Amino acid sequence: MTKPLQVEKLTRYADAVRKFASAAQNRCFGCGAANEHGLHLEFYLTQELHAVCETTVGDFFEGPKGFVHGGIIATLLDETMSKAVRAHGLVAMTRHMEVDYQRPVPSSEEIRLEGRVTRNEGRKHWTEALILNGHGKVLAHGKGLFIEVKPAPDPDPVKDGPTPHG
Ligand SMILES: CCCCCCCCCCCCCCCC(=O)SCCNC(=O)CCNC(=O)[C@H](O)C(C)(C)COP(=O)(O)OP(=O)(O)OC[C@H]1O[C@@H](n2cnc3c(N)ncnc32)[C@H](O)[C@@H]1OP(=O)(O)O
Repeated sequence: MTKPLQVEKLTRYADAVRKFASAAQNRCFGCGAANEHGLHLEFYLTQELHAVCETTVGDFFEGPKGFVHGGIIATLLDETMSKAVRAHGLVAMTRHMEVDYQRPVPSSEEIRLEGRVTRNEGRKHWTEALILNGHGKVLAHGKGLFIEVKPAPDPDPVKDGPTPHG
């Protein structure tokens, strides 16, 4: 996937996208509201079940001065691909992923994450994700293989949300 998804800025697409559900006690480093040290990514789903997030990563997560650390870039892509998988009602974990670091990702500037499932075969689900800057330029591209797993029984699925992860 080298071309960004054809979705306008979320603020102009309020009716076309819905927010991704997340349990209040979710401690995921990427998307958990209950993790004070996390990235607090908030995802939306398009009608095509693509995952989209607009966010700004603070300088706390820098590698090179002014730019996001490469490990955090991989985290952003992984999180985006996992949300695209979840959007299809699947509970799956990352088995394999690769990252193409095309341009440095600036910290303290708005970026956009986009992810989607590209192929399915039994328990295996292939995905890809992009990080784009405010001008729509692709900065990083990830590909992933997610494998469906059976999650631990949820003590209260209504109260605790869709999965232990969110
Ligand atoms: C039980 C645990 C409960 C956990 C309850 C948590 C639930 C809530 C989940 C929410 C998740 C959010 C996700 C965020 C994203 C992360 O950050 S997830 C964290 C990072 N990922 C991990 O820690 C995963 C660690 N890996 C594992 O636990 C195991 O490898 C997995 C993923 C469960 C898969 O294990 P497995 O079921 O033994 O799978 P395995 O049979 O080896 O492979 C399955 C198939 O894939 C193929 N395959 C494997 N590798 C490759 C490859 N590189 N290329 C092509 N094919 C491959 C195999 O050949 C096999 O094919 P088939 O023979 O079925 O045709």
